[in-house]
Amino acid sequence: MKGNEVALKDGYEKVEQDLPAFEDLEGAARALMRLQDVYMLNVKGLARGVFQRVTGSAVTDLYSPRRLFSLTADDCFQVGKVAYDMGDYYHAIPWLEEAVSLFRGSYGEWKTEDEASLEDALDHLAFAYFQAGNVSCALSLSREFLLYSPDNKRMSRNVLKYEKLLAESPTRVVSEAVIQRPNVPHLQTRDTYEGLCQTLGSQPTHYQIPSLYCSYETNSSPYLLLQPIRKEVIHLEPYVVLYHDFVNDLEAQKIRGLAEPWLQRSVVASGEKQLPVEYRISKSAWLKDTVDPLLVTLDHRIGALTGLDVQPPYAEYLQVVNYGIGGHYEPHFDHATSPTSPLYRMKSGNRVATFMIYNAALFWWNLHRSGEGDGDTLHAGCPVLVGDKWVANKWIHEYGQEFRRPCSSSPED
Ligand SMILES: O=C(O)CCC(=O)C(=O)O
Ligand SMILES: [Fe+2]
Repeated sequence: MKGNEVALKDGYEKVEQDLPAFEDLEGAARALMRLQDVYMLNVKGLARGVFQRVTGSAVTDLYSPRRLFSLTADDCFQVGKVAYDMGDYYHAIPWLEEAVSLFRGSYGEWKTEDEASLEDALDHLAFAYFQAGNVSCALSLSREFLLYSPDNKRMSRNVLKYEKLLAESPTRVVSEAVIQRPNVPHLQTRDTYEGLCQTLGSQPTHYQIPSLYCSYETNSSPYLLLQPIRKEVIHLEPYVVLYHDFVNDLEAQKIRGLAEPWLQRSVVASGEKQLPVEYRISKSAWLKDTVDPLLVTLDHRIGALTGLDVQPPYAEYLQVVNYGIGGHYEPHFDHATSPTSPLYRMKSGNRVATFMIYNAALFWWNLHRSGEGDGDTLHAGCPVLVGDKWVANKWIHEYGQEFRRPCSSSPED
C-alpha cells in the first residue's frame, strides 16, 4: 500500500468504533417505523421532516419543526430495505414507494453518498408488492425497471411470470391485498397503549371526585415543614400521586450532567439475565449517593414524602434514563413477575413502589399489601417524537418498609 492509503486506513481504524454501524442504521429505521405506527404518521411527511397524521383520507399536520431535515431517496430506500429484509412488506412498501418517487424525481443526478439507485428501489418494491399479493403493481414496476436495464434476465423472467399469473387469474389485476401490520402478542394492550400515546393530555378530568385532591404535603416531616411539596392524588387503585416541581430546573440539569458520561444502552430483566430489547429503547445510568450531595438530598426528599426507607439496600440507586427520537418503553411492570428475576439479587424483596422524577415526580405502589404484584400498574413511555426525554427512577423495595407500609392479607389492599 502507498503511504497515503496507509494513513487513510489508520485514520479510519482510529474512528471506526465511533462511526454508525449497521445496528445504528437498523435502529434508526425501526424508530421511524415505530413513530409511523404509534402516531399514525404518513411516510411522505416523515421523509420531508414533518409529522402528519393520517386518519382515513384526511391528513392533519401534527407538528413541523422550525428547520426541516428531509430524507433523501437513498435514506428512504435504506429504511424500506430494513423492513424488506425482515419480510415486513407492510412497512417496506410505503418507504420503497417514497424512495422510488424521489429517485424518479432526481434521475440522472448522481450523489456520491447514495448506495442505491432507482433500479434497486424498483426491484425491491416490485418484489415487495408481489409478496404482498399485488401482482399488477409488481408487473408495472418490473417493466419500468427494464426500461433502465433491458438486459436484466432475472427481471425479464419476473415480468413473464407476473404476466402469466395475471392472464391465468385476471382478478389479480385489482387485487389490492390488505397487508397486516406485523403482529405483536398483546394486540389489545397495543391498541390501548397507542391510543393513549396519540391523545395529548389524556388524563381524565377528575376535579369532581373528592378522593382525588390536591394538598401541600409535609407528611409531618420537619424536612418538608418550611417547604411543602404540592401533591396531587391522581388515582386510588392503584394509588398514584404526583408531586409537582419535585426538582427544579437546575437540579434536573445537574442530574442529567452527572448521568451523561455513564449512559449505556438500557436493559431489562429477562429470566435470570439483563438484556437489551426492542421494547425498551433508551440509555440509562445508575447514580450512587456518593457521586454528588444532590443525590443524598433527593433521597431525603423522597424519604420524607413517602415515609419509606430509601437507604440501600431498601432502595436502588437512582436510575437516570435518556430517550432519543423514537426511544420508548412499551407497557411493562416495574416489579418482578417471576421469582428468578435478577431484581431479587438485592435480597430486599420485590419493588414495592416506583418514584419517577421528570421535574414533577410520580409515585405509585407496584405491589398490593399482600406482596402480590398489582396488574393495574402496567405502564409505558411513549416513543419520543421531538427532542429528547429524561426521567429518573428510584425503586423502593419491600423489605425495610414493614412498619412504614403494614402488610395485609386482603388481596385488594
Ligand atoms: O419513560 C417513561 O415515561 C416511563 C419509564 C418507566 O416506566 C421505567 O423506566 O420503568
Ligand atoms: Fe416503568
